[in-house]
Amino acid sequence: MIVFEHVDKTYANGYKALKDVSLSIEQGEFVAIIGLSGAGKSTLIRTINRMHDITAGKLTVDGVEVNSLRGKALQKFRRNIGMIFQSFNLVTRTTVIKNVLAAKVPELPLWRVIFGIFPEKDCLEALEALDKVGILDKAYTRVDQLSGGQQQRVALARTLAQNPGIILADEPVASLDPVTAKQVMQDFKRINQELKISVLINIHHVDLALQYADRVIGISGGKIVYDGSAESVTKDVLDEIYGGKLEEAV
Ligand SMILES: Nc1ncnc2c1ncn2[C@@H]1O[C@H](COP(=O)(O)OP(=O)(O)OP(=O)(O)O)[C@@H](O)[C@H]1O
Repeated sequence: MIVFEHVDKTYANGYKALKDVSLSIEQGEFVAIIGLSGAGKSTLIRTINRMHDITAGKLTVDGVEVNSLRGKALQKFRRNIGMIFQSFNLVTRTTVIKNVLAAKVPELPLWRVIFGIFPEKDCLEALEALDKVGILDKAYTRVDQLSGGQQQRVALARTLAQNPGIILADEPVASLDPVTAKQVMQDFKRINQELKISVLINIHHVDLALQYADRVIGISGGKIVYDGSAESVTKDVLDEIYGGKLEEAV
């Protein structure tokens, strides 16, 4: 369970990106975070794995206060949280399986990493993760020979190989065409439902957010202005989240 209690985030330049954020996310929820560019979506999800430190309030994950974590405890904590980026963050000049196995590196002795000799169990888990996202047949293909959608699935498989309890995804479908974006959203949904992994996605596509997420959190100017079910998102709610600018844009 992720709990924000009156959380603020002020960047070093004095900019207040999160203002008095309070919310809690149960294990296994699928949450879409929507809002204008600069609203604070990335900041919000990046505080959860402590890519950004909060500056006031309290943030706990499964009862652990995130800001109190240091060294090995922080590393271990982060192993439970997968992160997916818009740009996939893969090593494109090597194979899919090697990218997925990268998830296992923190647990391995240095000699295994240097020689690239992975335990059979890790190789099987990496192949299983690829199977879960439907690209097992690409295991030995170089990443730069894959489409954007396939690359995002490799990133998802790498995250799954980490056995996370939570997946944070920062604009995971922003650079994909509409058909591929839907397929990747379906992957997230399936993983969320079958493996009960909590999924938090920052997304600019309101239609996809409403179609795939169970819960929607709307942010405007660093404040939560909507937090409820996807079905209850009305035009008025969207006007509040987007300051009435959504209609102008379509
Ligand atoms: N390192 C930083 N230092 C100062 N200000 C920052 C920093 N990172 C982000 N900000 C500011 O904080 C605000 C929120 O940024 P954030 O990236 O969280 O927004 P976002 O909703 O994810 O936007 P986008 O949809 O464009 O990714 C923005 O005004 C941004 O300029």
